[in-house]
Amino acid sequence: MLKLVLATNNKGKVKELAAMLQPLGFQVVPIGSYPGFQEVEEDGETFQANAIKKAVAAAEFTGELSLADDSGLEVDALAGAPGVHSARFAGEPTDDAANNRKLLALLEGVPAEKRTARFRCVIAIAEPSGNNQTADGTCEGIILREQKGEGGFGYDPLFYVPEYRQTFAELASAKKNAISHRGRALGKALEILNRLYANREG
Ligand SMILES: O=c1nc[nH]c2c1ncn2[C@H]1C[C@H](O)[C@@H](COP(=O)(O)OP(=O)(O)OP(=O)(O)O)O1
Ligand SMILES: [Mg+2]
Repeated sequence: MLKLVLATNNKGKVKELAAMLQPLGFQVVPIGSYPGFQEVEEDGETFQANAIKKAVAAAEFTGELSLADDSGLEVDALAGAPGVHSARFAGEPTDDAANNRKLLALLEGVPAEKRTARFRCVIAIAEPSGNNQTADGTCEGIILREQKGEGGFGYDPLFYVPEYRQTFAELASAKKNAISHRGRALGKALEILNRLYANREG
């Protein structure tokens, strides 16, 4: 079995990552099913630093190959904010509704053509030794003036993808996974995983 610990407490991420990894034969186990794991402080200045920190902590704790995702939204009119601070944009603990309200308030009066944004994701794969590798992905979109759609999580109801004329919260989850920052990062991460498992077996 290709066992892989998912070093995230975000249920939306677990759902998406599991939906992409399980059909490929991975047995994914969320870090939440390992009692006693202490959440790491996400104090890195980059998605990459935080992703590595989360993946290494999980791999060292569990003794299993672990995958972490650090991601967020970069809004051009806000000079790239909320960026690495996306989860706690409106304070702690994370509150998706409050984050979306804050984003809309900051963008009030900003015209459509200046509401460009992108989701960014860095996935880190760590071995119990601490060895780690990363892969990244982005997805471009526009921040709407009001929420649309019921699916997904986080900023999805405000993130509109012009090519599909839908927000991430309106897109079917398989479609979101096919074009999202996370789906793209995972595509590259699979190459890393394939090499790691090939080395183990060979
Ligand atoms: O596809 C997405 N659709 C909507 N929103 C998203 C997405 N991807 C990231 N986001 C937002 C959610 C959260 O506000 C932040 C991630 O923060 P981030 O620290 O990476 O995740 P988290 O704290 O929720 O869980 P964890 O660190 O345990 O993986 O960006
Ligand atoms: Mg986090």
